[in-house]
Amino acid sequence: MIKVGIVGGTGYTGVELLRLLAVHPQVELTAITSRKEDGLPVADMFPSLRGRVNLAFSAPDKADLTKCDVVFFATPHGVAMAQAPELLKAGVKVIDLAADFRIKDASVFEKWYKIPHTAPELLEEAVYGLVELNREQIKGARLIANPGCYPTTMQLGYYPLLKAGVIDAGNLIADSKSGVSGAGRKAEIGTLFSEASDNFKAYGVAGHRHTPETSAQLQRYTGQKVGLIFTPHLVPMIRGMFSTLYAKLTRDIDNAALQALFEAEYKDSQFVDVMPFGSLPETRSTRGSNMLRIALHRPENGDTVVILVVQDNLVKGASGQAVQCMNLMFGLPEETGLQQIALLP
Ligand SMILES: NC(=O)C1=CN([C@@H]2O[C@H](COP(=O)(O)OP(=O)(O)OC[C@H]3O[C@@H](n4cnc5c(N)ncnc54)[C@H](OP(=O)(O)O)[C@@H]3O)[C@@H](O)[C@H]2O)C=CC1
Ligand SMILES: CC(=O)N[C@@H](CCC(=O)OP(=O)(O)O)C(=O)O
Repeated sequence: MIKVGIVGGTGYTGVELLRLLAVHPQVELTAITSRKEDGLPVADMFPSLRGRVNLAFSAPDKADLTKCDVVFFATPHGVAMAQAPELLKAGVKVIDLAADFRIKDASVFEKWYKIPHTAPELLEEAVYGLVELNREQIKGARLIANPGCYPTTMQLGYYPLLKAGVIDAGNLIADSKSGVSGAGRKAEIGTLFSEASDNFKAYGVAGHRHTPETSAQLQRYTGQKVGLIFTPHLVPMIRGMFSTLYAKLTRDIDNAALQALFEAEYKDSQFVDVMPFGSLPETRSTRGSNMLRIALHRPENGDTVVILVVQDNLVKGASGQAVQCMNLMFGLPEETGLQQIALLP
């Protein structure tokens, strides 16, 4: 059994990890931290876990995380970088759901996240945890930088077209929407019911930190200089993410050939569903599941391709993706514990 620790067990990605790992056949939950809820049984805070998780939260300084085989950090940016060096030294693998190790250049990280990077020596070793594009490296990793939720949709949506060299890499436009759980469980005015419900707004239009993460990764995989305009929106639902991606075709290619690029790329990736050309995916077809669905469109058969991508931000966009990485790091089938079908209605 893999002994698992979770730092940040009271947040949305933390409780999502608990939901997935409580029924994972190869996992023994060993430590779950909270600064505020030290000693509180986990199931008292989350009754959905009654009878499944018998641990209590412990304060981060009291939890002996070195007895774990792997520790997930479901914490704000900056927490994992402070603790990862010691854990790695003790032989514990680390999966960070925040952005501490996603951007290879510490100065770029510091510019966007506005905190100093305290473990830049680990940036080169850290493996970006987007399984579908990085599977082999993840298998041998000690330290995983789990991708951001929006970047997961943008990278998986654009990659097959960039790899084939059929779109203008310098002019990508991504119009994305996230459910409110994407902002986390902490109290903030913008996510109050009376602010976020019956309302719809863009944010981060002048620049969002997921733009450099996405561009850098796509450049890394394809060697092409990527120019990306990304506009996120907050949509009044709890879970779910919808990215509408636009790209200009630079070659004469028919729709069947476009579709074939995606089908070939993801044929061995069971958590990416390439829907029939022209399909209209809905976020609820992924709710609670680790599935990401993609559908291609070509308005009036012109030179613009539109890629629709949906996922659950808390599952494939965060905790499910992290468990997918853990499975590979411990030699398990990628899908172990991740077979949930989306909840309808
Ligand atoms: N929500 C989403 O859809 C996604 C989130 N992410 C990333 O995952 C991470 C977690 O997000 P989310 O679960 O939404 O966040 P939440 O705000 O819901 O939870 C944060 C958790 O971290 C704990 N925490 C906060 N500060 C510290 C600290 N200094 N030391 C130790 N623990 C701390 C909190 O618990 P306590 O205060 O009790 O200690 C809480 O359990 C973030 O980095 C986020 O960017 C990535 C992709 C998608
Ligand atoms: C709706 C909402 O607010 N979403 C968050 C992104 C989600 C996320 O957690 O991404 P990181 O791990 O990179 O922080 C935001 O735009 O800041």
